[in-house]
Amino acid sequence: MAVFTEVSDKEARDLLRRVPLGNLTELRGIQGGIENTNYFLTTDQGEWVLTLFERLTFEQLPFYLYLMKHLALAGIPVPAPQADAKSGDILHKVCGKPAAVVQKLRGKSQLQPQAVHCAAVGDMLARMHLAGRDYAREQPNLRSLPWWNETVPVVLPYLEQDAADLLRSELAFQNHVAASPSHAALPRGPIHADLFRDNVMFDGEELTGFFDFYFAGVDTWLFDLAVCLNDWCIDHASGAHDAARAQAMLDAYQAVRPLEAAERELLNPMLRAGALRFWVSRLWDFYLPREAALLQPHDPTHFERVLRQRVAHPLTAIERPVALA
Ligand SMILES: Nc1ncnc2c1ncn2[C@@H]1O[C@H](COP(=O)(O)OP(=O)(O)O)[C@@H](O)[C@H]1O
Ligand SMILES: N[C@@H](CCOP(=O)(O)O)C(=O)O
Repeated sequence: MAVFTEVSDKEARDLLRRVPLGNLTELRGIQGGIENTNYFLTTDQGEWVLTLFERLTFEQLPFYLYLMKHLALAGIPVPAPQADAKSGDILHKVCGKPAAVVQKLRGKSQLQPQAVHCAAVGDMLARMHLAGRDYAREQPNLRSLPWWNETVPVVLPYLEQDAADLLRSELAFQNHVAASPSHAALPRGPIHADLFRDNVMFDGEELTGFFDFYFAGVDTWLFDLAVCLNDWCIDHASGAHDAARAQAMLDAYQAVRPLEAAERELLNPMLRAGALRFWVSRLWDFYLPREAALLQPHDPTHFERVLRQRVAHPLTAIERPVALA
């Protein structure tokens, strides 16, 4: 359970005086998640999620919270942040930390997705990308190439030789890709950047919401799609891609927004970039952990396996423009 900061009932009641969502009936720390402190906050009027941000600052947070509000207003199922009744602010302070209260989504995470779930994610991801086009705030993806370049040297000393070699060579490859004209041509906008199985809710086959936008940033849409393919459309034990699920996600995405030529060209390098990004962050969390009540760092070797699979088995069969085939 990732509760880095303990919130008392009194602190929750103080918050509910500013953000009037009813009288507190229960405050429960949430199991799962590794970045922030999360509580289910139940009142006599409904259920909410209270998040205290452990890494993100008061300056960075408006980008994420207003993006969620923007997407929710555009009809994308994203939990809307709730406002202070007096000031209208959606960014609050709890226990001295930046905090937000958002709607609790119905349903649960689909941890063993079938093609139908992957298609629903692909469809909604493309809609979300299009809905983000007129979002005015700017913030880069803080876990992109500059962060990999900074963090890889920090984690390299902990690795065995063959893993260290792979990490170094993949980083060099990604620097090369990022400098290419094709990369410069990729369409960009606000992306979720961490849309794993545990950050989407389903009620049966109905997608009820995307949440946990706190790695979002302006980056290439293709990177967002690659992150999803690497999590939703693989066999988790081996890291190998699952052709049927990948095709379902790509088809559904392209039915809303067909990939451009540069995106089809860079799909495989971007799948590798998506694997590298999470390998590096998991290594960082694993070897340089923060204090938490009961923190379970994710397994870094999973993304080492995914990366090896991506390097060895490019997705040539689904690089074609599926919607035009
Ligand atoms: N808006 C929400 N609606 C319902 N459940 C949520 C919501 N936000 C978070 N949760 C629950 O809290 C858990 C941890 O949240 P998450 O945002 O993934 O944490 P972290 O930011 O630490 O990774 C999720 O797996 C989910 O069960
Ligand atoms: N999804 C990332 C880590 C971020 O955790 P989340 O609970 O916010 O998704 C990973 O799997 O490494």
